[in-house]
Amino acid sequence: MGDEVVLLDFNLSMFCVRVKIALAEKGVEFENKVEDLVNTKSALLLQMNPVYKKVPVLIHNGKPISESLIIVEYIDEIWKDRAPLLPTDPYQRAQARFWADFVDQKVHEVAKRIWTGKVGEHEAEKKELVENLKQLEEALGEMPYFGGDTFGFVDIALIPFYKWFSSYEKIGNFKLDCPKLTAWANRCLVKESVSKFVSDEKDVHEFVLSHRKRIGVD
Ligand SMILES: N[C@@H](CCC(=O)N[C@@H](CS)C(=O)NCC(=O)O)C(=O)O
Repeated sequence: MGDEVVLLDFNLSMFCVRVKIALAEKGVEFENKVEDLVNTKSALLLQMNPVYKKVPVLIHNGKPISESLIIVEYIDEIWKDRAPLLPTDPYQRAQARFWADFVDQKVHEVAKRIWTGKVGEHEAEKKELVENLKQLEEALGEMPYFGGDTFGFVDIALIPFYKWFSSYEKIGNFKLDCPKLTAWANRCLVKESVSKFVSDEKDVHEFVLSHRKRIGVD
């Protein structure tokens, strides 16, 4: 019997995009159930992720897995015969997990304070975000991908956020000057698994503006 793979999804969620890219890299077909996060969460989401009540949730043969990076690791372990995402060497694996966590703590968390914050505030966060992207450029070094010669775990963790960079710039009224990351992103975007699922910058910005109205900062 084949695997039953269901994704509780929200199109503009960078965390959901990670999971879709990982599944595409592995060539795994899945059923997409799109959640209406703005209005009401489905009973299925509340049942499958009762702790955080967030997407993405991967439901594999009826069993739920939550948290995007944990899901991507799970996908890598289950479909381990193709397109490896994490390195096999324990030290390299630890490094990959370190940088993926850095993306969550030091890119997502810092950027979110900017794009959900009042215009003109968060000067410290803007400086920090620029610094943090520089750190990522240093980690990338001269490699084509964070995974080295092949696209992997850290690439999957970061690439969905790239499509949000221009919104961070517009809301924060500052510039993210990161030529190495731009070149890296362009390499990633050539891949069908990536281009098929990353969000459109215009849609992201529309969402950002409507979210800001909803939470009352604009
Ligand atoms: N750390 C989580 C973050 C997931 C997350 O924040 N999901 C958002 C969509 S981008 C969500 O479901 N939000 C609904 C809510 O917060 O109630 C992951 O990596 O999966």
